[in-house]
Amino acid sequence: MILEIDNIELSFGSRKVLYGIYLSAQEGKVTGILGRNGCGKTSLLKILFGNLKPKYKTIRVDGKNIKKSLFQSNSIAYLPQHRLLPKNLKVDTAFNLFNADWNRFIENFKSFEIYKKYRISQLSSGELRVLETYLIITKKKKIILLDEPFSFIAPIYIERFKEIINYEKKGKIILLTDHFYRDILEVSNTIYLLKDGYSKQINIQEDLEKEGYVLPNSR
Ligand SMILES: Nc1ncnc2c1ncn2[C@@H]1O[C@H](COP(=O)(O)OP(=O)(O)OP(=O)(O)O)[C@@H](O)[C@H]1O
Repeated sequence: MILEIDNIELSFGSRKVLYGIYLSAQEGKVTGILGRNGCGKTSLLKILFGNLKPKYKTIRVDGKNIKKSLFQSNSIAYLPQHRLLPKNLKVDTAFNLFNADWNRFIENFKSFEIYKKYRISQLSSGELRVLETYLIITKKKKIILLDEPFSFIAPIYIERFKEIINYEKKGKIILLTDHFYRDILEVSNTIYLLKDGYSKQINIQEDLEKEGYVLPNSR
């Protein structure tokens, strides 16, 4: 399965945010999206999911134009940049709702064992991010969108998530964005940089330096 998005025109008021976008994401692969603050990464993921309507867009799955929002097709899961789960929900109920395996989660995140009966509001922001990211990555959906999964979480958990992503990508299209660009470079098979409304495929870190996304010699 191949997911493609292009011909996007997204404006807020008189300001055009996205207009020269082409992105192709393949099943079994991880596609990373990088870019400075405000370049439109979250907007692009929302357009793909279907909860932000640009003036124009073309989304294709295996070359076929998709008219309905992808979320209506029930084949997509989306981790938003901000809170996903309601505050009053209990952690074990969240696992039931998402059909997620608590024991498998604990094998990866042992210290979370004590939180099974907690409410979402009782978790730290980083703990909540770990939980939400896990629930979305492991969903049995063809397309997984992750908006800043590594923000707020400890380096050891980022490493764990990179392993989980590598395992979960089989049979799935995973698209993710984050400012932890080294982690994105490491976990992604294909990288796009968003800049000035355009997307550009990046092959090596030097390209990020040429585009002014990172300083030279930041390796
Ligand atoms: N509802 C809105 N109304 C007006 N402007 C908006 C709205 N949503 C987003 N924008 C603007 O669109 C631009 C892109 O926003 P977006 O959230 O997609 O950026 P981003 O690349 O995800 O940024 P960050 O890395 O800081 O999260 C920003 O400049 C933002 O101010």
